[in-house]
Amino acid sequence: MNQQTAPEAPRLKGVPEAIDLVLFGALGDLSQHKLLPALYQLDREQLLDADTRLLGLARQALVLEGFRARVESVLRTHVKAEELDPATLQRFLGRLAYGRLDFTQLEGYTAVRDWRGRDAARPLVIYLAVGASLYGDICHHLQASNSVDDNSRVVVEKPIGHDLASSEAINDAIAAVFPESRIYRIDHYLGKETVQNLIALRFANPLFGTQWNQNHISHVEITVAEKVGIEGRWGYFDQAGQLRDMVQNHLLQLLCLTAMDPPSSLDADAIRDEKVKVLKALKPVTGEALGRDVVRGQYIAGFSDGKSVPGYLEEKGANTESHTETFVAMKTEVVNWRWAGVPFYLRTGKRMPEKLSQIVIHFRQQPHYIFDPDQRNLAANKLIIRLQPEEGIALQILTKDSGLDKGMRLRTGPLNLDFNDAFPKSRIPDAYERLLLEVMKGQQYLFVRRDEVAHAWRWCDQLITGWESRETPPQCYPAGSWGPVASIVMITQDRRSWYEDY
Ligand SMILES: NC(=O)C1=CN([C@@H]2O[C@H](COP(=O)(O)OP(=O)(O)OC[C@H]3O[C@@H](n4cnc5c(N)ncnc54)[C@H](OP(=O)(O)O)[C@@H]3O)[C@@H](O)[C@H]2O)C=CC1
Ligand SMILES: O=C1O[C@H](COP(=O)(O)O)[C@@H](O)[C@H](O)[C@H]1O
Repeated sequence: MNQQTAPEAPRLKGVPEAIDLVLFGALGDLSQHKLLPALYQLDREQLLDADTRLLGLARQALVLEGFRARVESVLRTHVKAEELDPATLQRFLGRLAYGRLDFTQLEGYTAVRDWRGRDAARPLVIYLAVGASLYGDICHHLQASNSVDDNSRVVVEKPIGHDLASSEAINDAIAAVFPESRIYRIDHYLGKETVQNLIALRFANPLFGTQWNQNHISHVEITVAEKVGIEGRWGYFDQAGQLRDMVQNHLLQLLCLTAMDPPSSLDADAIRDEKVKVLKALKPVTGEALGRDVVRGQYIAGFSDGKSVPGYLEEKGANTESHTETFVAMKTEVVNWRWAGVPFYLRTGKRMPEKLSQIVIHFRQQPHYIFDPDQRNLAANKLIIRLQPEEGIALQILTKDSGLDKGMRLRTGPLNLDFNDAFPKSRIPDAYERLLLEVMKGQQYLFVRRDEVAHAWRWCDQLITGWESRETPPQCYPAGSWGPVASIVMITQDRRSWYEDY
C-alpha cells in the first residue's frame, strides 16, 4: 500500500503560513514599544502559525536568555496585565532568537542564513526598525550574503529620506535588491482600524458615495493632535519637524483616503493608483499662499494635564537656535472635478491639549432655507470620523427641537456610532498588529507604493523650499494649547472654525 502523507491540519481562516521574521533594531524604541507587543497580540489571537519564529538583531552583546528576559519585561510594560497570559507568553518567548550584528558590516550577515537553516524555503520577512539611512546598506548586505531570495519581503519605516531626492536614493537602494511587489512601506496610520473604516464608510454606503464631492461638501478638516512632546527624540525630530514627521506621510495618507475616487477593487494597486491621483492633484502652496495659508508653530513651556512642561527649546538635547516646527496648519485643495473649490484644512502638532485624530466633513447648507431666519447660521451637517482615541463616527444632523412652545425650532445633534459601545466585545487592535499580519499574508493594500512617497515628497518639498527662502521663524504656542493664534485666524478668515466638540 502506498504510504499516504497525513492531511495538513486545517489552517484557521486568516492565519498566515509559517514565517521567518528578522527584526533589525530589535532593541530600539519602535521594536520594544510597538512591534514586539503587536507580535505578542497576534500570537494571543492565534494568528501566528505554530512554526513562525523571530530573529532579533541588534548591536548589543546579549545571550538568548537575556533577549527573552528583555522582551518579557517589555511585554509586561506595554501589554495590559489581563492580556498577558502565561501560556501565550511562554509560546511567544519560545519563538525568539537573538543575534549581535553591526548592520553596516557585511561580515556577520551569515547569521541570518545560519538561523534559517534547512527551513529556508519558507517566506522570510525582514523588518527594518532602524533609521532610513541604514536601509541601503542592510539590503545590500542581505543580498551579498545570500540571505534573501524570491520569497523574501522587506518592511521599511517612515520617513523615507528628508526630501524627494534623498527618498529616491533610498528607494533605489532597496529596489536594487527587492522588487516593488515585495517592499512593504509602513505608514502606521493605514493600519489603524478607523482609517480602514474610512474605506468601508465611503465605498460600502451609497448614502455617502453620492454626496462625496464639491456639490455637497463645503470643506474638509483633518486634525492629528498629539499630547506628547518629542519624547527624548530631539536628535531625530529637529532634523525632521512636523511637516516631514507627520504631514508628508500620515496626514497626506488620510487626505488621500478621504479624497480619492472609488477604486475598481480592493487590490493594492487599484487603491494606490487612486491615492496617487489625489497627490498629483494637490495644489502647490507657494508664493503669497505660503504666508496666507500655512502656519508653522513651535511650542514654548506650558502645561500638560495640569503639570508644567518645558518648551521645545528646553527639551533634553535641544539646540536653542532651532527653528524646527512642532506644529503645522494649512489650507490646500485637490484640484479636480470632484473637489474643485473645496478647501482641505490640515492641522497637526505636538503638545496639544489632548491626543485627537479626526476627519470632519462639512456638508453644504441647503440651497433654499425655509426655517427661522435667526437660525440660519446653525451649522450644516457634519460627518465626524474619529480615528483616535474613542474610535467612532458621528453624523451631526439638524432636527426639530421638541416641545409645544418651540414651533419649528431646529437643533443640532449627533447620530453616533461609538465603536467601543457598538462592538463592545471586539478589542481594537493596534495598527502594527494589522500591518504585521498583512505583511505575513503578503498583502500590500495597506502599504505605501514608491510613487506615493515620491509625490508626497514633491508636494512637501515646495513648501520646505518656500519656508527656507522666507526664513520666517515658527510662531510660538504654549504647550497645552491648540497651536498658534494664527492657525485660528487662518480658518476664521474663511468664516469657518476648527471643529471643537472634543
Ligand atoms: N519609535 C517610533 O515610535 C517610531 C519610529 N519610526 C521609525 O522606525 C525606525 C526605528 O525608529 P526607533 O526605534 O525609534 O529608533 P531607535 O534608535 O530607538 O532604534 C534603532 C535601533 O537600531 C540600532 N542600530 C542603529 N544602528 C545600528 C548598527 N549600525 N548596527 C546595529 N544596530 C544598530 C540601534 O542600536 P543602539 O541603540 O545600539 O544605537 C537601535 O536599537 C526609524 O526609521 C523611525 O523613523 C516610525 C514611526 C514611529
Ligand atoms: O510616526 C509618528 O507617529 C507618532 C504618532 O502616532 P500615533 O499613532 O500615536 O498617533 C508621532 O508621535 C511620531 O512623532 C511620528 O514619528
